[in-house]
Amino acid sequence: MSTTIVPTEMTFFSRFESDILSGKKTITIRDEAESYYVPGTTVDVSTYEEGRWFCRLNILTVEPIAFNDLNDFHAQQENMTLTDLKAVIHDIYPGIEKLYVVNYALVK
Ligand SMILES: CC(=O)Nc1ccn([C@H]2C[C@H](O)[C@@H](CO)O2)c(=O)n1
Repeated sequence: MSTTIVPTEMTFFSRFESDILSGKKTITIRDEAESYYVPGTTVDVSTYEEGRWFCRLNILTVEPIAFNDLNDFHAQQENMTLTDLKAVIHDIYPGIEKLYVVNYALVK
């Protein structure tokens, strides 16, 4: 018998908090270690730096994406330019090609 662990928490760098709360940022791109969010579930969201809770998100979809396939639509959903998005991801996940787009909706 296998047990499936459903993640119930997610962290974001605090600089993204206002974009998430205003609905300007509707996806996050994570590596394999954070690819196990389950569509239809809800996660509590806190800042990575302080661990301060700031919202709940409903996970809509989790889809694999290669770094080289990131496009302007992903950037638009992150509320940044594609150049900035690639730089951010390269900083957080240096050298990682296999990534996951987590699409979410703010729980009101
Ligand atoms: C803080 C932490 O544990 N991990 C991350 C990873 C990514 N993000 C943000 C940065 C970009 O907006 C997207 C794409 O990775 O998600 C983040 O805030 N925290």
